[in-house]
Amino acid sequence: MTTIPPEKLIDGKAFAEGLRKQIAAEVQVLRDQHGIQPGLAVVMVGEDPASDVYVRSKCKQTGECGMLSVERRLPADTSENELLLLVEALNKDPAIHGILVQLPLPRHINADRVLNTIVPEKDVDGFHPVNVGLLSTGGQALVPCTPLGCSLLLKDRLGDMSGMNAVVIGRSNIVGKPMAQLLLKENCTVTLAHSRTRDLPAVVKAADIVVAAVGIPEMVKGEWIKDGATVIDVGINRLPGSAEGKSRLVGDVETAEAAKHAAGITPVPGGVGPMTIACLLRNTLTACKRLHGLED
Ligand SMILES: Nc1nc(=O)c2c([nH]1)NC[C@@H]1CN(c3ccc(C(=O)N[C@@H](CCC(=O)O)C(=O)O)cc3)C=[N+]21
Repeated sequence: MTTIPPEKLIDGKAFAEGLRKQIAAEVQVLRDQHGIQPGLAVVMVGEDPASDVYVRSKCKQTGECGMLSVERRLPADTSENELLLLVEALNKDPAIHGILVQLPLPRHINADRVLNTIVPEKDVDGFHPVNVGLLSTGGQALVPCTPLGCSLLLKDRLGDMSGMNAVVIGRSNIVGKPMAQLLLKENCTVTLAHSRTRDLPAVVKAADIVVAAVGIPEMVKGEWIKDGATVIDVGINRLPGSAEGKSRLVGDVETAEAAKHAAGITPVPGGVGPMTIACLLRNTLTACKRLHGLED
């Protein structure tokens, strides 16, 4: 646990809880008025202890929201073809409205080919090129869960973001690029920084909004943060802890130091992580409504 003064804490865990309650209420309405139950399928290939925790918590929360949760675990030596056949079966399955294939996949499987096989309407991760394109042109996309969660936290905290300087650090397809698109949609002036950016401290110092998604523990220094800025820390880095072997989680930002300058900042854990899962449920609900021709 880090030391963020309560008035500066952007509590993703609490916000996600509220979001899940709202989703559960909407799921109830769908069931009562239309006899529809949203269904999410999570596909996991091979064993990975960290992914394991994540998948279990996803499945639990899906059930708690009143959705159908289907978990498909395949052995690590599953062929690409077998996985593609499973995805195609889920594409056709009327009880399934969202399909998530857990990343990373084993090296012998072409992840792009698998993700491109998911029908865009069920692509609750928002990774399919059709959804990527729709997001950038302003259409009805399914938006990647982590950036969507960050955007909801920012809107809740800041309201209108028009004209604000936002810097996103990290240019991944999963977080950085879609995050930049969402901030642009909110009328921010967006800088997408990365490992080749010159004088990152100066770029960050000019920003009203900082979203850190680099995957390097505490890479963003507290003293870089402009006074009054809002900081969203996407990093979830597991560090080997003390001699007792207890690991600890840290973000991509030096949280305690940054909190001295920031007006608001997310903690790790309890910040963006829980929002990612809540947004996955939200995307599943959205996909279900659209597949049934109901209004969003
Ligand atoms: N297709 C795909 N989509 C994903 O969205 C995806 C994925 N693959 N592969 C793995 C990563 C990782 N990820 C996390 C989400 C939430 C927490 C989370 O809720 N973390 C808690 C802490 C949990 C703990 O204590 O370990 C928190 O930040 O408070 C963690 C990790 C989604 N991923």
